[in-house]
Amino acid sequence: MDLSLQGVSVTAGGRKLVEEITLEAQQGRFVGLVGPNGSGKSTTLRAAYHVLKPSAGAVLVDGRPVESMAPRVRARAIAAVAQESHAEFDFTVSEAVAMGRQPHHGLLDRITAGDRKVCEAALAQVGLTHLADRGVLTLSGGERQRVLIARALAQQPRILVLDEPTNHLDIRHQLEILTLARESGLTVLAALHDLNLAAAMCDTVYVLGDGRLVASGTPEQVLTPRLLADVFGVHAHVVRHPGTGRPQLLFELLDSQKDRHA
Ligand SMILES: Nc1ncnc2c1ncn2[C@@H]1O[C@H](COP(=O)(O)OP(=O)(O)OP(=O)(O)O)[C@@H](O)[C@H]1O
Repeated sequence: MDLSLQGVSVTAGGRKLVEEITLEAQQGRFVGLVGPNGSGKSTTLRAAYHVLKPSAGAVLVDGRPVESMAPRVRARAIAAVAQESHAEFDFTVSEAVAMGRQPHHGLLDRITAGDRKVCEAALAQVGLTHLADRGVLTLSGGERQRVLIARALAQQPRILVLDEPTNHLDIRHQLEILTLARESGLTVLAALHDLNLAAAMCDTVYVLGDGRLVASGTPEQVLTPRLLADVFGVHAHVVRHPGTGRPQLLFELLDSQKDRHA
C-alpha cells in the first residue's frame, strides 16, 4: 500500500508544529524522515498513523483518506511503533505481541492457533523467541523495543510507521531490525536520528528543518555536506561504504562551533 501525506500541518497550543508536509512512501519502499531535535519528525509520524489530526492537509492510504477508514481497517493497514512506548502492565512478551492481533478479530474473541503462529513468527523475526514467557517489565530497553516491533509485525499491516526504531538497540540489532523492515515488502516510513543508518537503508530520505520539509531524494542526493551544515549545523565528509557503495558520513563540528568550544 502507498502512504502519502499531502500538505499536512499540525497545530498545538496555537503554534504550528509542522507545516505543509507532503511526502510519499510507495508500496514496499523504505522512506526515512530525518531532522534535528524538535524539527517535527514525531509530529509528522503521529499525523501519519492518525493519533494527531492535521489542522490542514490529508493523510492518504492508497489514495483514501485515513480518517475515512474504520479503526479496525486502518489498523490492518498501518502499524506504528511510537518513540518511547511504555509497557505499563506486566504482560508477558507473548501477551504483548498477541495484542497486535486485535484488529484481526473481535474484542472478546479468543486468540486462535493461527494468531499464535503469526505471533511466534514475529517474535522469531526479532530474535526474542527465548523470552516469550518473560514479563515485559523485566526486559532491557533494547529487548522491549524489539517486543514493540514484533507486536507491530504481528498486526500484519501493509505499512509500518517507525519512530526511532533503533532506540536502545545495539549495532547488530539496529542493522537487523532495519534490514528486517526493509526486506519485509511492507511500506516503511521511519524517523531516524542516525544519518548513516538512513544512508544505508533508505530508498528516499525526507529532511525536516523547523517544522518544514527542506529536502527529499535518494540518500546520495540529499545527504550532502551543504545540507548537513545548513540543517544540522555540522561539517560532514561524505565517503562511500566500500561494501555497499552507499554514502557514509564522518562528522565534526563546524569551524565556528569549534572556536566556541575551544
Ligand atoms: N503537544 C504539543 N504542544 C506544544 N508543542 C509541541 C507539542 N508536541 C510537540 N511540540 C513541539 O513541536 C516541535 C516538534 O516536536 P517533535 O517531537 O515532532 O520533534 P522531533 O523532530 O521528533 O524531535 P526529536 O528528534 O527531539 O525526537 C518541538 O518543538 C516540540 O517541543
